[in-house]
Amino acid sequence: MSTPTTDRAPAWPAAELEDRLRALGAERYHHRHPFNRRMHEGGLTRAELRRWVLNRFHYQRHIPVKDALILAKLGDGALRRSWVRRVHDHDGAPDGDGRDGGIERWLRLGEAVGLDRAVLLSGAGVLPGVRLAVDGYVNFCRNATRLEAVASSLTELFAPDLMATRIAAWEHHYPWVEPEGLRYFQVRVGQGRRDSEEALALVHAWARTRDDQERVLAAFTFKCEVLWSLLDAVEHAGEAADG
Ligand SMILES: O=C(O)c1cc(C(=O)O)c2c(n1)C(=O)C(=O)c1cc(C(=O)O)[nH]c1-2
Repeated sequence: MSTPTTDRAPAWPAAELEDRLRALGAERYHHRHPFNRRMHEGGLTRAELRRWVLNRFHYQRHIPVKDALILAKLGDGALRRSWVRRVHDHDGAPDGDGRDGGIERWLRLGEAVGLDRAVLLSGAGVLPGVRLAVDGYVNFCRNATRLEAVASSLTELFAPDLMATRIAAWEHHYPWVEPEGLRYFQVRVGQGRRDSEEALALVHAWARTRDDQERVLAAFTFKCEVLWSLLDAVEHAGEAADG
């Protein structure tokens, strides 16, 4: 007796998977979170903006950690050579001292809003909900398949537009932030476009069945929830959290 195939839905065409990702993002990406909306409208206090920068640093410093975990899942030298670029983008070029990396630019963003880099580096003031959200993302990338781990980075399809909105909003509403602080976002717009295109091409190449494609959407949804939870924690912390 042959195995029935009719109970398995056929894979969507690549364009449909992409449409579904974009529809999910339009609904669930953190550009719609009330904290981000308030940020863009100019409604954040200085203390709230600082709280966001400090807590997002916890996310930033774990990005190269989760990318190293993904790297270990890639069985192919060419893929690893390409993916390792993400670690360097954040930690700096391997032959340098880190000053050209995104982590350093985020530390300068901290200084631009009045936060000492030693405070950011110490981890003091990171909210419990932010720790859990970031742990959730790192552990997801540790335990998931390479397809799911790479798919979870696809929120970056939406990050460049959000960062462009953020840059304009900060220049307009928060002129007290030293302009040098915006450098992280200015550099990241191009990196995010390149990284999300690369990840999308890998996802299309690896997601051959409908099951795979459903896992891609689930991984993407999970990552939207990580980003959403992080902002929930920042939004609801209250001024007592600001030290
Ligand atoms: O400021 C943002 O809204 C935002 C969002 C995201 C994202 O969508 O995951 C990332 C970043 N920034 C970012 O700076 C960054 O380096 C980054 C790496 C990744 C990832 O999942 O690999 N996402 C993001």
